[in-house]
Amino acid sequence: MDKKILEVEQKRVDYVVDEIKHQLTSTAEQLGKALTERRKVEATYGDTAKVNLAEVDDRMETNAAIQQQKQLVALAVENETILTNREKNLHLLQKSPYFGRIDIAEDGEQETLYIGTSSLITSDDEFLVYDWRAPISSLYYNGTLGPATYDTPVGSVDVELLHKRQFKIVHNQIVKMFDTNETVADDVLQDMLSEQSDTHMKNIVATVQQAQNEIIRNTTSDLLVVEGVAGSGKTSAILQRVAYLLYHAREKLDAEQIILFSPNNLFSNYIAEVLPSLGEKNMRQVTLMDFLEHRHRGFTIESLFERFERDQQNLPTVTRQIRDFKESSSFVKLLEEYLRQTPSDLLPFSNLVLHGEVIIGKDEIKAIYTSISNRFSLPERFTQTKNALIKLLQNRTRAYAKTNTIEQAIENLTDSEYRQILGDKEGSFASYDDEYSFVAYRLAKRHLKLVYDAIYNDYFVDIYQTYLNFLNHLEPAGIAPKAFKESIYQSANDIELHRLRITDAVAIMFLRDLLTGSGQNHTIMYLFVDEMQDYSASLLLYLAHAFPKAKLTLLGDQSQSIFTDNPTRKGTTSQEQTLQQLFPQKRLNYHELNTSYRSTKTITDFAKAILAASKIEAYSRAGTLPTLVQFNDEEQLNAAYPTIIRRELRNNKIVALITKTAAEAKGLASQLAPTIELTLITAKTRSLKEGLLIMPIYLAKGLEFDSVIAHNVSTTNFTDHADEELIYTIASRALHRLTLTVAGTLSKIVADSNAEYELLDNLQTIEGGTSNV
Ligand SMILES: Nc1ncnc2c1ncn2[C@@H]1O[C@H](COP(=O)(O)OP(=O)(O)OP(=O)(O)O)[C@@H](O)[C@H]1O
Repeated sequence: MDKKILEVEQKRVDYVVDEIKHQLTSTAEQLGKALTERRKVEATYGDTAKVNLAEVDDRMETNAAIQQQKQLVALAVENETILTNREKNLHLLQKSPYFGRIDIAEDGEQETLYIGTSSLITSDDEFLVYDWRAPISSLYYNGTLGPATYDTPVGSVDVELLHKRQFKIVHNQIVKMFDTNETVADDVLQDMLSEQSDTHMKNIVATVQQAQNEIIRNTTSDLLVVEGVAGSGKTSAILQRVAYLLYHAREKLDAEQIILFSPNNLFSNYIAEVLPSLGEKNMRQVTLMDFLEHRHRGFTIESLFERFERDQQNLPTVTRQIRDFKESSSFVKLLEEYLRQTPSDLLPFSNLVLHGEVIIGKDEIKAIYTSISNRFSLPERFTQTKNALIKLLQNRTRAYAKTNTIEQAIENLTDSEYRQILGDKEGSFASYDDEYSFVAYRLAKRHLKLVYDAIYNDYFVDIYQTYLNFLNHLEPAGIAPKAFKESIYQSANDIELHRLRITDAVAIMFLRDLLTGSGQNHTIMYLFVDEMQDYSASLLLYLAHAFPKAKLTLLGDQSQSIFTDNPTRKGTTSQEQTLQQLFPQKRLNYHELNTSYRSTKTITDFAKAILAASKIEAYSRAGTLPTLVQFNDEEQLNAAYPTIIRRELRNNKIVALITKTAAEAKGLASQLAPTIELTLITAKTRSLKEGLLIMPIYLAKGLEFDSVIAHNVSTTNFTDHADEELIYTIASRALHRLTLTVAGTLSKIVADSNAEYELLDNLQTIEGGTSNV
């Protein structure tokens, strides 16, 4: 690059940095003033509220004053929020004011624009930096030089893209600068990808690729599906997408209205800094387990990890068949049909009981339910029953208030307990009898509180028994009746012990919602599911039902389906067709991302050779060949681990030793702990650390490490077809280095593939070797 051009650009950086400093100082001053102002208003607000409230006139006047003060406080807070956000954005810009420049010609006029993480505007309305999400900034990501178009709220605009330049600015100095015709210059991307990994994910704002950009900027479809190979930037793209959506619907959309279903808490923590680094608040995040447990209070739900580990022990074909059936969309249809047609005598009503005494009997409840016309929908009938039950209980409460039990209870009250029940009603009764009746009713209600709660919580129908009744009435084709009956017995037993498998938990939630009309959240506007390959059809349908207003973004990689044989890849229909059939009402937009950016080319090529079916394509980043270290038995392998690990730790910040199961990880950790500092990652781990991490593969989902050591890729450990995906997933967690260890014979999955690797069969080679990242 011409030295002179570099000087000119550096001068501009200096100028922009000065402006940022200047704006930071004035924002800090304004913020200080705003804070003092708010405190003043709040102090007066407090004084106003203390005014004598006894007289009606005074009270009205005080109320008006309070309302006025409240508005003032709200205004002051709003002003402060705007200033705080501005300050936050200025701080972000201060680190690196921009990363791109485009020169365009529009209607014969030429303009130069600089693109950064947020806008910077001078007091004279000069745009020194454009936010990357501004409509015009899309030219930076999309257009190659020549005629180009960008969309604005009032239509598309045609321009001529004359020039595109990219910067890497660190501490206000341009360290790299490229002119390019490509979407994003190779050199900048290479540079980013060669960096060492971190305990937190970074944003990709400066180097978003065209295919990713389409996902980020899509605002029209209500079902956006991204099928992307390992490391193709799915997670990165959705986080950028959240930032984009928040920017474009600033007035209407809040981060609280966006929810992401993430694979585990470790992953939630790993991605937690991306949105703040883009100047945005984090969206809500929930793991599937937390969501299910929240909706089945008092039950333990078997996690996907536990299910995986159980399947490893034993998964008979018929068990898989039954699970597939119960997780299919046709199962959900059967459930809906059953509920629509079920006569009331098939609904298992429950007695409402208090300390062993039946307060409202199940026959009575059934009579109420039956008396309501079946022209009403199921939830309407249910709500009417509920209302009738509350009325009935109120009558019972009144009757109960007149019993000796309550009379006795009142006599036993201390003076202060009595007055506490009266509360602010004290002194307002016309007679003592009125006061007494009031206290008696309150006490009776308190005694019956558990029954009220039971009605509010819909416990008068046994949902779990309804589910078992439903299962019992089914005769699924192709499944041996005896095996199906046994599975029902298993579900009943689980329910008895207050534990549920995911399959049953999802079906029961559906059943409860359809019956009671509850369970829907209308505030969520966008729902993201990462690792959708682990979600069954019935679960996806349930999420769409539970968040009816939400637009869905589903991301996944069929090749990483560690837990399930996802229904979307069964049969001959494509995943796109299957999802459209699952959600016929939704406008689907389907994207494939096949370039993997995470790993070096040698590692990605290795992963591709292991899983021939994957469409993964390597991004051309150079690196060393994966290494295979083979030993006769586990004893030898374990003895060699400290040497193998130290070699990797020499040049890599984070080294992950990845096993197939949790038990293996735990065993290795306890064995290596005396010799090497390490962190064992379990389902409970919330954050990553640098150094050596040991974990089972299902906890490494979505994460990446500088160096990965795949533990014992032997014939006994990795045998069948599903294990190909495991090796693929383990390998694709590595950024720069991949080592495979083997005790005994190498798995056929690797041996019979044309994967390229370097074989090291003696420890001295390892000790002598250097890791050349
Ligand atoms: N456009 C890009 N510019 C820079 N880095 C990128 C880009 N796209 C992806 N990456 C990097 O590639 C790595 C993988 O990205 P990400 O984790 O988003 O992929 P993924 O598809 O979700 O992967 P997986 O399914 O394997 O978990 C990350 O380090 C990310 O920063």
